[in-house]
Amino acid sequence: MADNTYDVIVIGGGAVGEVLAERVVKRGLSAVIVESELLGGECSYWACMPSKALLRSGEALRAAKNVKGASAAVTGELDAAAVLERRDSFTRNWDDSSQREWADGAGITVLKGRARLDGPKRVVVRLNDGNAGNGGTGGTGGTGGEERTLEARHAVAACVGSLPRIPDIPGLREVRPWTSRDATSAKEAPRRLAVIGAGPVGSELAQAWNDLGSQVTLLVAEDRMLPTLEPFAGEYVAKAHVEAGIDVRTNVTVQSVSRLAGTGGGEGDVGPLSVQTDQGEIVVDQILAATGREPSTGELGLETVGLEPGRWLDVDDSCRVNGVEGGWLYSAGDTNHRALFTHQGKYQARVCGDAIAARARGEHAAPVAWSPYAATADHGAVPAVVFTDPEVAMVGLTEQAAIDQGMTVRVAEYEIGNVAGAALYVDGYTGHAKLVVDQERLVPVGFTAVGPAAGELLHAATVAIVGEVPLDRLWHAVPAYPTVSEVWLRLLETYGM
Ligand SMILES: Cc1cc2nc3c(=O)[nH]c(=O)nc-3n(C[C@H](O)[C@H](O)[C@H](O)COP(=O)(O)OP(=O)(O)OC[C@H]3O[C@@H](n4cnc5c(N)ncnc54)[C@H](O)[C@@H]3O)c2cc1C
Ligand SMILES: NC(=O)c1ccc[n+]([C@@H]2O[C@H](COP(=O)([O-])OP(=O)(O)OC[C@H]3O[C@@H](n4cnc5c(N)ncnc54)[C@H](O)[C@@H]3O)[C@@H](O)[C@H]2O)c1
Repeated sequence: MADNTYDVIVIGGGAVGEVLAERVVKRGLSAVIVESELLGGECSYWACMPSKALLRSGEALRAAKNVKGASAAVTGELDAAAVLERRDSFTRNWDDSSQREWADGAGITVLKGRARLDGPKRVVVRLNDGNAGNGGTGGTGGTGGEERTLEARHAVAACVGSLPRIPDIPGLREVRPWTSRDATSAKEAPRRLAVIGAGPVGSELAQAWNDLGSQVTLLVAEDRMLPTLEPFAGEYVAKAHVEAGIDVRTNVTVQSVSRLAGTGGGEGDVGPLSVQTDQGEIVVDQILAATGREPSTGELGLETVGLEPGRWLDVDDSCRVNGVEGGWLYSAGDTNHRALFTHQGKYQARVCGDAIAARARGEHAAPVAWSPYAATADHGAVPAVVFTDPEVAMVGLTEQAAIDQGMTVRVAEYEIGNVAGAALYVDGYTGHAKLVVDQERLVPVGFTAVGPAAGELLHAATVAIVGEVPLDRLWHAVPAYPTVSEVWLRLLETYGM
């Protein structure tokens, strides 16, 4: 008879749930992860990893073509089949056995099944068919359809991620559009692809499938791509997308989607899709809804602990869910809607795991800003890279967001191509950087760069913003010559130093 009591029950074994479980086990607690699909979650199998694998080969090809001396050696085209094969190797063909081995080694029990809360500190799991748990420390075997009730001594952490949101456009659901899951796992390129939405998902995947041979139309509701970032970021990416052959349409409303008749070629003959917009009709073979995320808490049993199902979970800075008596429910990662990025969710998981372990020892572990028990960086120092070509890297606040928060700001902007390191890196480097400075404290609060490999400029900016490094000290952080990072010096000079 298995022991069904654990110190910590983690619901959802995505990247975030894994880190949380690992953290509490390292602090001496026992932990079980309940995962209904693949251990490793969205990032490993349908998001970060496959999307970046799809993008990387095209980027490498263009990089070589843009350096005189190397370009002459590049005579072929992108090998789409090899790119897809490489993508499959990163997802291990959607097999999570290595992750389960990792969990075993880390002393984490894994149960494969669907979990729901059933009152305080209690979780009911409907085991998957042929439950492929790791049988770890708690002894987990079990057969499909069977229900098992788990009890937590200290905490339950809901790390159930988020789901793709499909908007209420007439006909869209009926034609079963691609979501990010399909667009990261597809085995061949549709001839014509419409992408709705130009956030990170739409911007990256439009590029990936254009590289792989699809004729892509990107439908942007706003006046620019990447509308929540500094305006120049979306403008640079849109220009590159258009030059690469993508039809980027802005200020467009998608009115309806319907399937046209096939050619009468028998079973399996599906006709193309007609996408009606206020700028005319587009006929495509596939449509991707890259239209944001929604909570995946609808069937989590939140009503049994006094919370409303189907909502993002509201947490304090230690990722403890607000409004739950006894304070035993936590949530890290997409589910708390603080910052929907793998790295930031894993940061929350480290903070949350430490807070749970400290409280299990009887400590108060108050989420005081910048303490080990507070995910303070979520509030104004979240780094992110959009892996388009050119890349967009940003951390902290945009100029507008800083103004909206009541700050008095001054900005400095610089063309990255003017620094020697950038000119050497690629012929005709095109890129732009912007620093946002809080004039009261004279510290940087935001940084955005767009350009080839701009993502590698980001961590310096993150350190400066998290460290609230005053500009007169930042002045002494000398970038090595000739690196692209010299843009830092130029930004400070442009600012007036
Ligand atoms: C196309 C795409 C590209 C992205 N690229 C990047 C990127 O480059 N960098 C980056 O930082 N972020 C990226 N993101 C965002 C990133 O994927 C998410 O922020 C991250 O996956 C969130 O991790 P998580 O563990 O919170 O959730 P998930 O990875 O979604 O994990 C949640 C897990 O919970 C399981 N689950 C749900 N409900 C239950 C239940 N009731 N019982 C048992 N198990 C359950 C699910 O099966 C899932 O495995 C991308 C997102 C998309 C869509
Ligand atoms: N490189 C990365 O770090 C990376 C990559 C991909 C995704 N992500 C994360 O995944 C999450 C989801 O990304 P996303 O791009 O799907 O979401 P998003 O919310 O950033 O962008 C969705 C876009 O779809 C548009 N949209 C929504 N409904 C629409 C409609 N009916 N018609 C036309 N347009 C519509 C919105 O206006 C918005 O611009 C984000 O939070 C992001 O942080 C990160």
